[in-house]
Amino acid sequence: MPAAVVVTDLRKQFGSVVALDGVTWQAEPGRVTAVLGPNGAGKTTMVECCEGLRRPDSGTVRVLGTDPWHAGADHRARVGVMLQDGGLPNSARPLALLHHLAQMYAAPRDVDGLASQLGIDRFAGTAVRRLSGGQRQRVALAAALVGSPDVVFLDEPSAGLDPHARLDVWDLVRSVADGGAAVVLTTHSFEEAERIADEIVIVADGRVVAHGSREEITAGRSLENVYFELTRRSPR
Ligand SMILES: Nc1ncnc2c1ncn2[C@@H]1O[C@H](COP(=O)(O)OP(=O)(O)OP(=O)(O)O)[C@@H](O)[C@H]1O
Repeated sequence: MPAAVVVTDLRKQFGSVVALDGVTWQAEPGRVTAVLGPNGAGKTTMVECCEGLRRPDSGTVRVLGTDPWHAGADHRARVGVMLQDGGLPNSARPLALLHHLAQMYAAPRDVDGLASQLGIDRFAGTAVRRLSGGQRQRVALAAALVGSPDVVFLDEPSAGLDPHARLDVWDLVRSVADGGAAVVLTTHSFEEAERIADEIVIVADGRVVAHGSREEITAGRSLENVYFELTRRSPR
């Protein structure tokens, strides 16, 4: 099966800061790919290039065979995106918002089922501006998934969630991948990566320092140990 996301020799500089220094990796359908790396490593920049939100200086990105920077509405409908700040309209009410979004897709998920799976039914009618951070995050995740996308990009989907909500999110993410979608998520949680990732990409200083299946990367060791070894900072 062809890769759903193919990133080849991607480079991006902000002034004198080299955010991406020749990054290459792929994500496959039916697999959860976790991208890990220290703050400032380039994860968000890399994923934003995949989402078509940022234009790389050089290199190529293909998502479902398309360059996301030039992609049209048909392509965007097949790609689910959950941003760190949520990007939700403040006055919207969660359940109505999800039903509204669902109407825009050819084959949306069952909105009520999705809402109940993420516990959104418990604050379905509360305006987004009054929701807690974790509640907003659940709505943002549901919004990314409601269109039954073929590729999903999730920026730290379970950060700041309570333990029950984290399990709900992990179950849902797993089921989305088991349904055939390629799921790419950024995370700082080794527990999250060890529980749900099939593939691991470790980024440090704008470069990929490890990429492979979880088993290949860890080879019987803990992901945490492998990560620290590969991303150890040089003494200042
Ligand atoms: N719009 C921007 N303008 C200038 N510099 C930027 C911009 N966006 C990112 N950078 C820089 O690029 C580098 C990579 O940032 P990026 O946000 O991709 O890292 P990250 O791995 O996602 O970090 P975190 O784990 O903190 O979210 C950092 O040095 C950051 O300061």
